[in-house]
Amino acid sequence: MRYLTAGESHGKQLTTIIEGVPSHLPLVADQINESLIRRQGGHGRGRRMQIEKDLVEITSGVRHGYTLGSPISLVVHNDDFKHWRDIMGDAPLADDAEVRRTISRPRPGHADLNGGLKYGHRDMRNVLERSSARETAARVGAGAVAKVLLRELGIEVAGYVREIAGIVSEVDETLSLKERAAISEASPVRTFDEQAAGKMMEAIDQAKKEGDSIGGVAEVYVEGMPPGLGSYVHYDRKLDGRIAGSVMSINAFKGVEFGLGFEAARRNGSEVHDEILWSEERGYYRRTNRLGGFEGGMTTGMPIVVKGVMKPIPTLYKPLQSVDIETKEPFQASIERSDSCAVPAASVVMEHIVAFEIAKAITEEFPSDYFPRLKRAVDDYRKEARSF
Ligand SMILES: Cc1cc2nc3c(=O)[nH]c(=O)nc-3n(C[C@H](O)[C@H](O)[C@H](O)COP(=O)(O)O)c2cc1C
Ligand SMILES: C=C(O[C@@H]1CC(C(=O)O)=C[C@@H](OP(=O)(O)O)[C@H]1O)C(=O)O
Repeated sequence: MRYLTAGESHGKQLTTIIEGVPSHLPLVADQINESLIRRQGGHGRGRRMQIEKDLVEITSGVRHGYTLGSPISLVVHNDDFKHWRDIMGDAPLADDAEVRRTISRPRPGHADLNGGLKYGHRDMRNVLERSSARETAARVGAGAVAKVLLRELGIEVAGYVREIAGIVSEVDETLSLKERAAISEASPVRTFDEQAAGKMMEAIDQAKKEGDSIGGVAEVYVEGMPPGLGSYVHYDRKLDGRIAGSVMSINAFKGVEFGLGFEAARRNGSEVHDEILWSEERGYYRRTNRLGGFEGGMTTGMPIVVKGVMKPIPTLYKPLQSVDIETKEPFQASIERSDSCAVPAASVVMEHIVAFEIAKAITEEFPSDYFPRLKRAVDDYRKEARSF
């Protein structure tokens, strides 16, 4: 499976094309809409989210509620486009046109300056329109399709918030995925500990009041993984590596950890590795899951636990210094609207991005043209793994 997205933040629409989804997988737009709506929420989002109501149109690859095995294309319209029609239209402009307002002032922390230089865009709107995290709506669309496939195979994926601005929300490690998903879904900051959630919201409000922004840590938990997915034989087949790369590709993500992650550096081996047990009922399993479900680039069959670090939102009401590329004069970057914290939304994005990588690995490792055949192969393999 692979996918591409197209679309500018304030352009007409976002488009996603997904290739390699097996045929005969039941799929309806509402399953994707549920994910899109979840991505829009969370305390700390800016005014743009009040304008958009993300709903998908499936424009190919699905017929009568089932996938065809042909490319699936998804479209999400930008409701804000009606306010940007003149600025974002595709028709050539007259040299003296009113709307030829160019952006010559790069915002620190954004793609503006590097992207402008790279593509020769002296109007940096041509960069920011595509580098915007609006694109994550298109990626969540692809991940939502992956989640449908995984669910049919007994694999569930949940994303939630573990930390905002240094406030950590502890998670009871015995909670099942269903419990994690239900509790975080009910929280305005998508987390567990109500007390921590209250403090997180205060921190977000405070940052907003001060014209500042804050970041945090999202976690994704995957249950029902067959063991041995991924491979140790080549660097680019290690599934933890692939997941880490795709998490790092989310806008504003600056680090990834599996299980104990960086804490492993501070512990002895006996406090890091997960002892192997076997029972008739479970097959092989681990006493602990400190390595977050991976050994040798392959799944152990224990839940995957992966964290991603999101930096604070770069556009600030409090001005940051930058340089106008036309005059080379310094200026103080200021803005009209922005999110002050998007970690809750980003946890939903991360959930879908991890889901896509897992679905992709499964469709590479098992026959994947026809969904019932894929399911039979995965079920057989699970049986084999139990008694190996
Ligand atoms: C869900 C989500 C929402 C975001 N919202 C904003 C925003 O409102 N304002 C902003 O400046 N950056 C926002 N960002 C982050 C920027 O898109 C990102 O920092 C920028 O494109 C530069 O990329 P980099 O941080 O990965 O280097 C958001 C990111 C995500 C994942
Ligand atoms: C539109 C979304 O997020 C946007 C991501 C974003 C950025 O710079 O990344 C900037 C903001 O957009 P605008 O400049 O239009 O207010 C966010 O609202 C979205 O998540 O759907």
